[in-house]
Amino acid sequence: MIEKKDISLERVVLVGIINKQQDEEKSKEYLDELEFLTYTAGGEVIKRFVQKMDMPNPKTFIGTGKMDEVKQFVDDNDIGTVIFDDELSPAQERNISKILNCKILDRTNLILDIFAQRAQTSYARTQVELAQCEYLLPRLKGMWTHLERQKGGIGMRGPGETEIETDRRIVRDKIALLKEKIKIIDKQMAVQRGNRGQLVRVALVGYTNVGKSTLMNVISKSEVFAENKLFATLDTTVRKVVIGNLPFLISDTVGFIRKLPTQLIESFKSTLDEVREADLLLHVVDISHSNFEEHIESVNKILDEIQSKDKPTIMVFNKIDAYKPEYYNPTDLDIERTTLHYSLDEWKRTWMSKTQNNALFISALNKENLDEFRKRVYKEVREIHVQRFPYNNFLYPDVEDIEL
Ligand SMILES: Nc1nc2c(ncn2[C@@H]2O[C@H](COP(=O)(O)OP(=O)(O)OP(=O)(O)O)[C@@H](O)[C@H]2O)c(=O)[nH]1
Ligand SMILES: [Mg+2]
Repeated sequence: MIEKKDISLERVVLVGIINKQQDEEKSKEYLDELEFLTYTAGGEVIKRFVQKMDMPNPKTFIGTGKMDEVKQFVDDNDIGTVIFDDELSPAQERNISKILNCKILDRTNLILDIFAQRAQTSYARTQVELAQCEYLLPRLKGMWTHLERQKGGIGMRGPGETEIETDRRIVRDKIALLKEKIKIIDKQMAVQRGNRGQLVRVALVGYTNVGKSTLMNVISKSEVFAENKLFATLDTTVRKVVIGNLPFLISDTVGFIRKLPTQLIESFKSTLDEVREADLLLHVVDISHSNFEEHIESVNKILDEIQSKDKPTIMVFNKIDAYKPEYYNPTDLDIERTTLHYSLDEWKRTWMSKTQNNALFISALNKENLDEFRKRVYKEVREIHVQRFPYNNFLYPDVEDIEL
């Protein structure tokens, strides 16, 4: 009999915690993001469970009572997958699987799965596979307990069942092989990058879904895939752009996220080389997202990890068309005015002073302020170019004199 594949959305429950580092508000925001990740992976969130606790339970992440509640809900509502908003230790994952008897995923696993679904080129696939193997290795024990459930769906695009069924040695060999493969591609990529000559290189970086590819498309007239899901882009696209006679290269690459699995940062090393070797970074931010300042911090942290924190950077605040401050009533004494109530102008002033005027405010979608954006990029690129080729600076006029 041919097994019929269920194509409807997988029914999912999310589990998160509230503690000193993440209050109720933060925890909600994190679970919103986890829900968006789940949706991107093809799941539908039926319910969220949250527990207040200072430290996650080392055995089961949440406490026993809460776990009973989750179990009851899972059994009563035909839930296929429970996703935890943090990385579970191998032991936690095993214990929880035993109790809940359904598929258990953590944030890392979910992100890896989305990457696996979305990897288009063999290069991206190889990198994702390496990250999956690294994640899998310490968790091989216990994989047997629910093998019969591993029939595809979220979190199951692993390196293949044959590998899961065999022992660690084979996974280790596979890791070595994938690393070898990546090394060969790395060399080819380095040669390619070398062939691009001395053109100034600009890289778009930023949190996932902020509009990097959309911006890339409007300024380079290319057609990079962009959509309202997370991690639409996994590979790097490089385009030559000319502003006022001055040619330079611009690259669009994978977006970042809070707690990006370290396995991914490591295995995406060569994709991220594009950022590492850039002369100028355009750090794109979605100003319409209530958590955008934390997104900036997450991105800066990853930039630091890939030794790119100190590069010349322009902050590009995108989606100004969608920015809406929360309503503030000055006569309501119970509500304190916070940054959530800031007008766009207040944000502009704040970030202009924070970055010594290294900030731009645009809408890539509505093409607002793009001339200002082009001029600003021209100016920065010209400066780098002139430093590199002092003898032909006369070729490129001052920004006031260029035609856009
Ligand atoms: N309202 C509004 N939406 C925008 C703007 N720019 C991009 N978007 C939307 O934001 C979503 C994400 O855009 P992408 O360009 O795919 O974002 P990205 O940063 O490349 O995302 P990843 O590749 O997934 O990391 C899409 O639905 C875009 O249409 C903007 O200026 N305003
Ligand atoms: Mg993109």
